[in-house]
Amino acid sequence: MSPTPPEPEPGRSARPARPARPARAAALRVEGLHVTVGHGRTEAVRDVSFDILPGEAVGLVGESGSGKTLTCRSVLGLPSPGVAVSAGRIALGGTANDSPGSADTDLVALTDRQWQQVRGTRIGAVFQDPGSYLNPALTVGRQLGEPLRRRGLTRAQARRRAVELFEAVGLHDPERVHDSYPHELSGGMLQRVLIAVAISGDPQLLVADEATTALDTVVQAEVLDLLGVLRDRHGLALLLVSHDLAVVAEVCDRVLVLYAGEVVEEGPTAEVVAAPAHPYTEALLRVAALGRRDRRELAVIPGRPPEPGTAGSGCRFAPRCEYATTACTEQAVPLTPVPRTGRRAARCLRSAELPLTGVRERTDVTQRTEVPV
Ligand SMILES: Nc1ncnc2c1ncn2[C@@H]1O[C@H](COP(=O)(O)OP(=O)(O)OP(=O)(O)O)[C@@H](O)[C@H]1O
Repeated sequence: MSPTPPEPEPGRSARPARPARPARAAALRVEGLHVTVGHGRTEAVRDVSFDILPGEAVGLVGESGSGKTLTCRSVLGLPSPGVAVSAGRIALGGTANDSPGSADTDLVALTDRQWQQVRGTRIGAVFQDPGSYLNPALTVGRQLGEPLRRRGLTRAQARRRAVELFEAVGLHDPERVHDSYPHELSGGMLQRVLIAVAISGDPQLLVADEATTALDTVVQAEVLDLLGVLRDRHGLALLLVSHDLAVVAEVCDRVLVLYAGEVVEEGPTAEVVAAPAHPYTEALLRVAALGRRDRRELAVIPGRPPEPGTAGSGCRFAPRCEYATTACTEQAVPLTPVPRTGRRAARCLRSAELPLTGVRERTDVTQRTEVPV
């Protein structure tokens, strides 16, 4: 976390008031990440920092275009053409050796070849639209078995391990699933297959980018439960990206709310959802499927976020903010600790005085069902 400390009072020391870093080694540490698009011409992600501890789930939430995918693809070393990390550091905790992705390695500096070693072993990933990541001409068991065989397992061992993994992600009749082609499985089953592939290298970090967005609400709830179970059972660190705060609230211990490429609020999810400190978070809560459906006031937040490079000098949300004053548009607003909270920060001049509304009840409109794992 990197909230900008407030100005010290006259006569007091300038000790930064940033929230303390957790004592345990982070599974992932992102520090001061800046990402440019258009071959370096435009900054689309600015100064994003966060840690994820082993066994912890952190959510990145924001509307389309807020910078979630640029951030998570940077963590995965998968930038699109013309996109680059222009500043910052990304490090994985855990192993203290000089292998790619060890605690001391800045992942930003890795070569493509080194990234290939890190992805699949240290970091697993699942995305939206699982069908497009699987070869329609091969059984899903073979597609999971091939990376296992590359790691030295015999054909029989790879089959046994694949069946175990399919069982671990809650697929019924895993032997039959093993011998099925992608078109023979439902969207939810395919997403479980991809989760099995993602965890097959025993990674410390699982990145899920809109992994449940294409699924119907019941299956979405089941897959979210599965991610939570994997985190709890295997101590996986989870980075969950979603446009829907309800999805993040289901699984994540902490949340970062992104707007126009900047973190505008961060903190423990339950606290942020119950009492948002930024008007954008409040607006996201109104459109999320959180709480009772009849409390949803808006289908979308009015207005549009600025395109990268077009925001004015003040708060980037000010043009859409019902609480904005002239002061909000005059100067950049730093991310500052939220008073009387432990690990929360917000980028709003007025957060201490605004009567922002949160969602206190955890009434779940996605009809959670137990996952058979
Ligand atoms: N390859 C690219 N070239 C130019 N601009 C890009 C590129 N990728 C992303 N952008 C711009 O950067 C901003 C952030 O994009 P990003 O994909 O990270 O948003 P997002 O929050 O993940 O949204 P979505 O949910 O729609 O994927 C957007 O304005 C987008 O148009």
